[in-house]
Amino acid sequence: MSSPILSVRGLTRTYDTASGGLTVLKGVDLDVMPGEIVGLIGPSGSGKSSLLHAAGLLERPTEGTVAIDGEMVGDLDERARTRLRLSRIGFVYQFHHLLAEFDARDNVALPMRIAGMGQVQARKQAEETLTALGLGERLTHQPAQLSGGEKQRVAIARALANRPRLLLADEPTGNLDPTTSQSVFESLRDLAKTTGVAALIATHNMELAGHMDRVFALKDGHLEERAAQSQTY
Ligand SMILES: Nc1ncnc2c1ncn2[C@@H]1O[C@H](COP(=O)(O)OP(=O)(O)OP(=O)(O)O)[C@@H](O)[C@H]1O
Repeated sequence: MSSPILSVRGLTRTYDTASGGLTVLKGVDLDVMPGEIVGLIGPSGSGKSSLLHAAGLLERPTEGTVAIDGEMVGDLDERARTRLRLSRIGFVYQFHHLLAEFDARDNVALPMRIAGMGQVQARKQAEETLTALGLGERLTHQPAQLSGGEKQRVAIARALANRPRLLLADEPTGNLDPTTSQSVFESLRDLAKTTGVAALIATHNMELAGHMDRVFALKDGHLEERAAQSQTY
């Protein structure tokens, strides 16, 4: 029996606002296993991004614990959290945020270069991941020379090329048409299954959620598991 890559316990997040404390997560528990794709659904403002930010070590929870690959992160200082984030977690957002002047391969290689990897190795891993995502013929295209779906595949390759253990995605196909969205998701799912990365994906796309291994809805600050084919929050 393998251990969870992401393990969240009793996670609470309260924001200070002008009108007082706003608690959006109220004791959330969640495990995501290697190779598993877990969907996170819920209406706008229900706290999906807040959960992803805490799981991705971008923000500290108000209460509760987060463990990445068995390592409890609560007591780590910022440097150690950054190191852990760079080496074990990949992020994909709704908008690709690719650098316009770099080609696909160098956009993917850049974070690995920043993390200290040599150029030859970084480009090699970038090429492998882009090829696995069906972009072997687009390595030297700049973002303006790629379609919307291709750009989002490059963003996914950038998140995965460093071989993280956990992929966190916030509406990764949110600005794509349904057919492109489905094919980008399938590429992501295939790569997750072959690499064993664990993925937590926030989405408003119920059709897509239906293709994930498990789906949770955020409701009033709590997670409720949904049947994967459920079409509602
Ligand atoms: N820094 C902050 N300060 C105060 N309130 C915040 C802050 N960040 C988020 N919130 C509030 O917390 C709630 C949850 O926000 P969050 O972005 O996590 O929701 P979401 O489910 O991801 O929404 P969406 O689907 O629209 O992206 C919202 O009501 C939001 O206004």
